[in-house]
Amino acid sequence: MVQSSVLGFPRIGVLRDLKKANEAYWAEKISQADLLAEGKRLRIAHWKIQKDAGVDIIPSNDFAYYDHILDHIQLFNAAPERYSSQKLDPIDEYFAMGRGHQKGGVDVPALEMVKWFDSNYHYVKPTLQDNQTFSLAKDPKPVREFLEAKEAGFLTRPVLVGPVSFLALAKADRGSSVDPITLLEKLIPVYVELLKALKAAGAESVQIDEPVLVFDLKPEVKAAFKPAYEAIAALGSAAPEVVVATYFGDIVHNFDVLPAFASLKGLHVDLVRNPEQLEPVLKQLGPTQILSAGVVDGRNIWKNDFKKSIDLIQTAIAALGADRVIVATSSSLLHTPHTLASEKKLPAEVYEWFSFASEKVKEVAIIAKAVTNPESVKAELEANAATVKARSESARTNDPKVKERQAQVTPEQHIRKSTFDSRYAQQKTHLKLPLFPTTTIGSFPQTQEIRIQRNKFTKGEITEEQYDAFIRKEIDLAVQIQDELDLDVYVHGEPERNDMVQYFGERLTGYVFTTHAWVQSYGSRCVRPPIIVGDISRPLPMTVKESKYAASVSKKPMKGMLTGPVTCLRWSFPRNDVHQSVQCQQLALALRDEVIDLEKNGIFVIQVDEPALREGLPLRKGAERDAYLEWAVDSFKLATAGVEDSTQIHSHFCYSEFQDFFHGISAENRTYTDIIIAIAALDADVLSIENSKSDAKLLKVFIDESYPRHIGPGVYDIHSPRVPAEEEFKQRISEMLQFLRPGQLWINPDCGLKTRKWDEVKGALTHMVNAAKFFREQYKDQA
Ligand code: MET
Ligand SMILES: [Zn+2]
Repeated sequence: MVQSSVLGFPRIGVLRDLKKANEAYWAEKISQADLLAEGKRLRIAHWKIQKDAGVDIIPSNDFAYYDHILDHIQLFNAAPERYSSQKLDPIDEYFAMGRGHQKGGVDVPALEMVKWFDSNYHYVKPTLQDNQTFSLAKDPKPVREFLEAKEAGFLTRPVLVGPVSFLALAKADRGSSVDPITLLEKLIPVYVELLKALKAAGAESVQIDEPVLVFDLKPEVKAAFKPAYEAIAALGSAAPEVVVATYFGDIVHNFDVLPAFASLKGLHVDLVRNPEQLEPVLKQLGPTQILSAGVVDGRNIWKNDFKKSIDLIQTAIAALGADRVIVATSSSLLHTPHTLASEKKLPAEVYEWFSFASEKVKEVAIIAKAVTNPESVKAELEANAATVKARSESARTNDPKVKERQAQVTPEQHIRKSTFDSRYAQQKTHLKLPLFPTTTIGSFPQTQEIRIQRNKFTKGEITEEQYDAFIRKEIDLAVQIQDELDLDVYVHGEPERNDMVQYFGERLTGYVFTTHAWVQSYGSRCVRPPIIVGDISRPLPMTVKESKYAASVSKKPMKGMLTGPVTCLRWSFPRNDVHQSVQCQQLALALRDEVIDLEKNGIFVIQVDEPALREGLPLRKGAERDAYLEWAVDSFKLATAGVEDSTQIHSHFCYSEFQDFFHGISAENRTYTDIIIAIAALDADVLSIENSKSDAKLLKVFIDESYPRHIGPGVYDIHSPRVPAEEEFKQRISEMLQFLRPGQLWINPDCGLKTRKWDEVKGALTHMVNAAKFFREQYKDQA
């Protein structure tokens, strides 16, 4: 019989319950026991949803309070000494690594957090030492949660991140130079001990994720699979059966690694992203190995096309037999919202097109039944075929006017009037900027009061005039605080924006919105991506009102703030019926009109944020990556190149997009050179990039690529409540000056400040501005 399986379930709960619990715990409003009880309640609820849906193989240890890689750091006792020496309670040490800790005389910044493959989820990067040791934590979490499930009546399959991926995704700590993969030998015994403990607890099988198999790996990493998995296989029946899971790409180029898994139970591959890998993968499996076929998309919200999935599963069954095939989600469902059932406001037509995590788990179960006994799910199959057909024929998806405008786009529309040097000369006179100009990235704290007023406005409890007046008051406050801080380029603070993508989506055609479809982005931070269902256009200006008002009350240049086309695309759930480049160009045209309107209304510094540009980069070098970079860069240029030379275009990138710490990836495949070349090609006058947790020497790539324009590498970690001292800012700036020219350096935080509190922001920015002034004085001859 064909079984069904889920690789992981979202953790946050129906109403972002986990976010609320975490934040209440951090604010000391609930006890540790309360937090742990809430975690348990969520885990049990999620197992039950899957069991009720008829899923055969249900995961455990997919839950994490903050991040699952961070869980593994603690599981292997691999916390850097600056955390472990604080003697914090384990859960507090855990959160200290995730978000920094500044309390009770302890002051440690967070570990670095970076994007998980090409997704908008962020993991905490294992940060390892030259003399790193590993051991199994007391009361290991995978065992504890397996037993918890068992006690509640669920026999689960624990999920572990594999040893090779753990190390390949790690980096050496500042001051260490170890290549993490060389630590494998020390790590293997910990997995051996853990697997034995899981077996002893009653686990029959485990899922070991080795997602790095979708990359082009450097030889040392490839070679690591053999010793790692031979040690695991040698455990025989002392360990649970092992299924190695890969996702977000194909693994065909790494087939030479597969012999390392020969004695394991089987392999999971992503057939949503790469259905064409099915045939070659089938040929690679050993005579008794199983295939876990990922046919239900863990990364998007579209209803599964059962017919397509069933065809793939039938092909696998024909080759292996029904007992050796498992119907699975393509990846963990972490990247999808909890349940469609919460959506009461979607148009009925499109509601039918979607499937969130709680519906996807039913889909895997239905597909498994469909290949075993189609009669038993006849009604479901018919209904599915009808919706798939209805969506493809819906008028909602197609706007001929948008298509017409796209057909008329010219190459000239992508190019600014003059080169950077001559533009900059005009901007300098126009904007009167000092050396080391200080600015922020756009948002200021989204206070409780802002949320309350927005809510009231959405519910119709206050009028538009009242809401606008409130927003103007918030802008006044932001301007006044920037006056006090003495920043050089102001922002209006984005109080009117619920979210940097949703806000724009709500002002464009082609989008629909959910009310509860939250997805975890990092830690307790969740996003609610809007959904692109049809062709996109801009009926009216989107940001002019607020920016114009802000400029009118400000004595310094006011930066207009837009979310770039690639980010609007990537942080929405995109259509799966039209190529992403087409959707992106539609967004670019809408933003182009907005940029020009801002300029017409007296905004002469315009920042177009593209934090998702790096995340969207196809994971392997080659034609797909080149094509992506071309259309992504073109979209940005199409959006921004319509302005005068004297208008300064900024762009912003966060989450360490530039520097590729992936020690596991072969040098030729490192992404930073590609991305730097692409960033240079954007032709933005000023870039701000997240950098506060990275080693400044990585900025050397800008020298290597002789980057001519201006850059503000972030000096303030906005993910952490910590307020860095002035000395710390000076230290960062002087490190940067080893790699960047004083005349090209801007001083700014890593990213927007919406998640911070005002007192933190004021404290940190005061120190930041003072540090900038210190260097301005030192370098005054070069002004
Ligand atoms: C994730 S990038 C965020 C940029 C945006 N302008 C902000 O300041 O919030
Ligand atoms: Zn950012």
